[in-house]
Amino acid sequence: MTTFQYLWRLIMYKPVRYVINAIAWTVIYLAPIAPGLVTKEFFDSLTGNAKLGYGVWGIIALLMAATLGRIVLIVVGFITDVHFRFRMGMLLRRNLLEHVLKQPGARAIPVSPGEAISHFRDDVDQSEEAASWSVDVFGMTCFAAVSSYILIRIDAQMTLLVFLPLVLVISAAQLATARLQKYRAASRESTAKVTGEISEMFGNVQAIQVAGAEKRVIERFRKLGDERRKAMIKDRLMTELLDSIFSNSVNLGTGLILLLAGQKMRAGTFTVGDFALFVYYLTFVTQFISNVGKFITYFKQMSVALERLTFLLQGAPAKILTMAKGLHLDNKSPEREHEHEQADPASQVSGEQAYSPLQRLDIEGMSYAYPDTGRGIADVQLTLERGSFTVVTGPIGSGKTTLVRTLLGLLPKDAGRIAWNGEQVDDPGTFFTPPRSAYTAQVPRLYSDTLRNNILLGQAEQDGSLQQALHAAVLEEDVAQLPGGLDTVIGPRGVKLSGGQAQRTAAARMLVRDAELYVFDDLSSALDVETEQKLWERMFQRRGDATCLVVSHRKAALARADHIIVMKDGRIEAEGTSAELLQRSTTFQELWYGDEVPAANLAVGGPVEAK
Ligand SMILES: Nc1ncnc2c1ncn2[C@@H]1O[C@H](COP(=O)(O)OP(=O)(O)OP(=O)(O)O)[C@@H](O)[C@H]1O
Repeated sequence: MTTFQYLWRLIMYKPVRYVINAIAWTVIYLAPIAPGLVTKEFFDSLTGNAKLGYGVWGIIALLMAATLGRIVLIVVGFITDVHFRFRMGMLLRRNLLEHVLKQPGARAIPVSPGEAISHFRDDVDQSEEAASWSVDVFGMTCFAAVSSYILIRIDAQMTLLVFLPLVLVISAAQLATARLQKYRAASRESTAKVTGEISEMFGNVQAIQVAGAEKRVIERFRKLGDERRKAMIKDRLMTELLDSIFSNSVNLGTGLILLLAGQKMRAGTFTVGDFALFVYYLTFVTQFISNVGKFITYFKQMSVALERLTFLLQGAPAKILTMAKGLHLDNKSPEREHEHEQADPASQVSGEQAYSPLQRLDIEGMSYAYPDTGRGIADVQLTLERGSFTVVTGPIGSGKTTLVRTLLGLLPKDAGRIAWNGEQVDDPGTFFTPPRSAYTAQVPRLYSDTLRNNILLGQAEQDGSLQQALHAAVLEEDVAQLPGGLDTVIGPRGVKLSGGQAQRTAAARMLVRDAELYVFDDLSSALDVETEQKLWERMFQRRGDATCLVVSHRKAALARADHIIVMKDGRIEAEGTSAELLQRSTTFQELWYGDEVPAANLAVGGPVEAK
């Protein structure tokens, strides 16, 4: 999409508002025509050249009326402009956010959250700016046309000298904008880096302190700040340079008019009123010239903004940004429209495919490679029967997390087929949600909010479901010890939870949602053996015939598994029960015996005898 198409599509989102805004601003820009003529009349009346006989007080009254009228028009103009701009910005942010939320969860944005925020804020503002200024250019061009007509009728030669600088300035600006665009891109890029760095620093305070890396981090931050300063200075300097070219060429024009007017007035072909009119209009012509230049600058900057916003779309067409969508600015929000659906769990299924209880889940030839490393998983075959407990294990980096994320649609599979009861799953990302499936990620994400809100995430609490989930996730004792119980605020702005507590909170979040398929990614990595034993025991008591897919290398989980998948280098290397794998898989043996948990702590039988 070209920048012009982008601008056009933004305008066409609310064409009526745009036209109203354009009319309002055209009238505002045309308004000085009248006081100009009145001023000319005033000075001509002083020298006895006046054609109309309003008298001085009549002329003063007209001037005041024109000024008041313009003030009212400007207020109206700002109201229409704000409404138009707001809707454009909202549409861009809305569409961008919708696209990001629809992306596979683990690859939603191609940059750090801080950088993404800078795209949402600055690039959208920049796009608004250019679209909004296009209205001014139209209004000012109308003023230029009408005023030139009036001035040419008075003196064509003088008029040419007023408008000549305009041509020069626009040509100069056109030549300089390529460079300006480059500087603008660099300054935006460096700002995004600084914002990204701030967000990463705030997110990793502990890691920085533990590594004693404060100085080095500050040094890096300073370096990024310096780079940003340099880029911003270049950008600013170029913008100001262009601005000064605009205004100085106009000053030159003013000087020429003064010289010429003096001669003509002596010759008697030019009245004092004509001179006043030329000087009066020149102020607005000055504005016109610099504003046209400004618009050209904004337009170029808009193309940088478009490029950066398109980058956030990760290959999706740029027209997604400007797709006409409702903004729900009235009181009836979409959530309220759907409120009544909350009662029926089947209607909460977000995937479009019909809901049917899981009997069998088949994964065939599933592959995914991370674009930047080329690593990931290849040709994974897996079947989960209803009520089964399957554990995916393997050395570090063997593809366990990638496997579950690709299955759940958090990463977009490159190849393969997923079938729920034999029926192909078209969009795993929307299909594998409660009540079909619930998931606990390896690194839990918690909000700065109460523990209760972190677990429920907006879901209504039903029939003690929260207490049951707390019990199953072995979290009830921790809750009792928190100062405000479930209403304790946790996260960066509240009580800091331990790694194990955070993991169990994430597990409770998953368990509070009834699901057919529970997926745990290395849930027990931060748990002590005793807590983990309890967790699996309770899980087994509670789950009924729910199906579990668990990533783990711990015996407590492996020993309970109906089926174990051993991953190595992104492929399934072996599979079977733990007893079978202990006989024939060296990778499994290494994992099993590498885990130095004393046998006494293992409450389950089975393959433990093999030790
Ligand atoms: N975001 C990413 N971008 C590029 N490569 C990645 C990314 N995440 C993982 N990888 C690579 O993909 C491979 C599989 O990683 P994955 O996280 O699935 O392994 P894992 O078995 O879950 O490891 P762990 O036991 O440490 O959790 C690894 O080689 C890893 O380096």
